Amino acid sequence: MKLRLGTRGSPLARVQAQSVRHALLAAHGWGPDAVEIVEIRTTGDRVQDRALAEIGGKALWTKELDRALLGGEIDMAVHSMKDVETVRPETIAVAAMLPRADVRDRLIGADSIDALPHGARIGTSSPRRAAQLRRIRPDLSIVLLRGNVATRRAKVAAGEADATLLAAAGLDRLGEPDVGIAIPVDLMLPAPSQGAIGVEVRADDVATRMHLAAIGHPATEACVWAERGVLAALAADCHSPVGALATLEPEGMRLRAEILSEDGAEHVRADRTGLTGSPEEAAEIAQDLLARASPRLRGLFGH
Ligand SMILES: NCc1[nH]cc(CCC(=O)O)c1CC(=O)O
Repeated sequence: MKLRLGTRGSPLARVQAQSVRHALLAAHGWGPDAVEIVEIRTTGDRVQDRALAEIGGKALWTKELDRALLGGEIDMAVHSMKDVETVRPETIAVAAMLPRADVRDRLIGADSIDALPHGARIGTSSPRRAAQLRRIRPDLSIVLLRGNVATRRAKVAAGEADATLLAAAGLDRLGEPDVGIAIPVDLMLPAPSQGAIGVEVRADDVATRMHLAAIGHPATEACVWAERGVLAALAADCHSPVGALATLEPEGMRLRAEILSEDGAEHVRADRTGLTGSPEEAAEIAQDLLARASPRLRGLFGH
C-alpha cells in the first residue's frame, strides 16, 4: 500500500496533511510509509500582495492540486474546506472530512471588538470579516492583510494593522491555542466550512475512496455540506460576505446563515432548527435571506 497525499506547502497546510496521514495510518494499522506527503505549490501561495478576489478567487488554492490529482501525480489532496469552491469538477470528489475543529475566528490585538480604539485599522483580506466588523463597529478601517498565519501575525506586530482576525482552527493546529480572543459565533458567524479539513480524490478511484471512508466524520460532513449548500444556492463567491454555521442539536440540525453588504451597513440573518441538512433546506434558507434583503444587498449577490 502506497498512497500519495498532495498538499499546499504552507505550515498550516502541512500540519493538516500530517493529521490526514496519521488518521489513515491509525484507521488501517498501516506502517509509516503507506502514506507519502507530496507538496504542491499553488498560485495562492505565490501571490501575496493582492486581495484574493482580485487575482481570481478560490481556485487559486485548488487548481494546481486538481491538476496533480487528475494527472495521477497524487492520489489524494488535502484542503481546508473553506478554501474549496462550491462548484468542483465532476471528476473530483470529497471522500472524507476530519472531525471539525473550533469554528470561531480569533481577534489578535485587542481583548474584544468593543475594546478596539476608535478608528482602529483591522488587517484582513476577507470580505466576510471586514463586513461583519463594520456592522459591529462602523468606525473601524479595514486594511488589506494577506499571507499565511505567521506572516499576518508578524505584520500586526510590526504595526501594519492594529489588529487582525484569524481562524481559531488554524491557530490551534499551528500550536498557538493561547493566541487571540475567540469571537462568539453569534457576533461573527464563521465562513461556511471553517475549521473543516477535507480530502479529495479522483471520483472514479473507488479503492482510495474506501480507504478514506474510514476516517470520515459524518457529523462534520453533514454540517459542512449544509453550509456549502447555502453558499451554492446564494451563487456566492469570494466577493460576497457570507457567514454560515450548521450544528447538530438534540432536535436536529441548526443552521445559521447571514449575508452582508461589504460595508456592513446591511445584513440579513436566518436561524433554523430541526433540519435534516438536505440541499433543499439550504436552498430555502438562501432564498429566504435574499427575499428579506434590500434590492441593493440582493444586487450584490447578483439576484
Ligand atoms: N483562507 C485561509 C485559511 N483557510 C483555512 C484557514 C484556517 C483553517 C480552517 O478554517 O479550517 C485559513 C486561515 C484563516 O482564515 O485564518
